[in-house]
Amino acid sequence: MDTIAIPALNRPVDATVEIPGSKSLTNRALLVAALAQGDSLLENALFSEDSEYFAKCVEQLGIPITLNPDLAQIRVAGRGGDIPAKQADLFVGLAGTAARFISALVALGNGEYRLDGVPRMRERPMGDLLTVLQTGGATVNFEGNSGFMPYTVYSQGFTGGNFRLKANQTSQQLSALLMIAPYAQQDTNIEVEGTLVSQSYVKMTCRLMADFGVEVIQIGDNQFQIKAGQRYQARHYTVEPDASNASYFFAAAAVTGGRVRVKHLTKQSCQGDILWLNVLEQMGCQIKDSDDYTEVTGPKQLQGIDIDMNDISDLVQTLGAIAPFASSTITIRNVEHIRYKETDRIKAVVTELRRLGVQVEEFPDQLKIEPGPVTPAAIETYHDHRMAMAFAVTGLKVPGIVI
Ligand SMILES: O=C(O)C1=C[C@@H](OP(=O)(O)O)[C@@H](O)[C@H](O)C1
Ligand SMILES: C=C(OP(=O)(O)O)C(=O)O
Repeated sequence: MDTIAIPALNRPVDATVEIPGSKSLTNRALLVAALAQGDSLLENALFSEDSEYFAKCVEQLGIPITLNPDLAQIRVAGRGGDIPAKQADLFVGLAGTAARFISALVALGNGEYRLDGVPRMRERPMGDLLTVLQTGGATVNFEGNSGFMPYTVYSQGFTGGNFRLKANQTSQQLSALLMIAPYAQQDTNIEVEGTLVSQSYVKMTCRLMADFGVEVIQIGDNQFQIKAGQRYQARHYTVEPDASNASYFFAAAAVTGGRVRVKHLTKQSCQGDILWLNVLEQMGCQIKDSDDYTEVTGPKQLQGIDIDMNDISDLVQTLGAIAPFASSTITIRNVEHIRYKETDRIKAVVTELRRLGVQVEEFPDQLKIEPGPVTPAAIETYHDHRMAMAFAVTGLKVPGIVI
């Protein structure tokens, strides 16, 4: 097993950093650029496992992609809605967005497409999306449990029409459907049944679709209409720095009473996770922003907070990792859906904080963390990048933490 010992900082952090592009925007832009007619250039694109699997899948579907990691650029030669490959065996690793978005993309094709991921991906929910795709003309053959990877999608175009979709475990299935809907044979109307989690990501989807020339009509919180026949326009698109990734750097300023400036990320970001700045402000940090950077300065003493993180749930681990240093209880509410991500993130945060000697209470959809002394330990990541990044911040404050 690889381990990384985190060197504690014995002084406040003082740094200006540049953060790679947003994963969520990179993968959305890859999908819509693949459907546009002609060449798109994505700048400040993210190069990571999730986006590389995504790009590889798109390429296997017959849509040429040129990766230039040195310049953080991806060129996509979109095929105007055509999926040239009639057969493909696609692997998405543990990338939820790739799993959901590529499953929807192949429904526009004409052929048979097998999709699979790592063992944990085989446990993550896919069924509600596949039910809609089946109603819209696809046949899906599950190799194991119904509603889970691996499966083969036999498609002959997507009919569009009226659908109901559950989105209480993930919003990504809704985002996936929204993005393919303009290429359906008829108009699409999607009604979300019950709760819609991670709403900020659906807003991001609609915003990115608009940036590429397609309109989504939203009625209330839960109904979405997309007219058939709209077409994405190929373009140059600059991906914003990843706000979720920036959270670790801002958290470093918060816990060490230091200062971190993130270049090119502003409060105007279309990423919901930019609201991390509000969380830190409520905990006593000072925020300075301009039209080209955001800067966080940590206080002498962080304060506790009671917060609903449904919409910004990728930040639960960041908040969990700095919670022991607050002056009073940290309560994180309404995040049952993080049990379906790279790992069960409620359980993982609770287990690792307890390993550090921190008192935590676990509930089905929330956690309550009591600040107190931290005993160094080796942190288990459960193959979840956010466990590693978040607890590395704890390690800046407490000598002896190993990831
Ligand atoms: O659409 C997206 O890009 C994402 C949506 C969220 O997932 P859920 O909708 O599953 O909560 C988020 O956690 C994930 O990192 C990225
Ligand atoms: C949940 C995440 O990713 P995904 O769902 O795309 O695997 C994440 O990056 O925190």
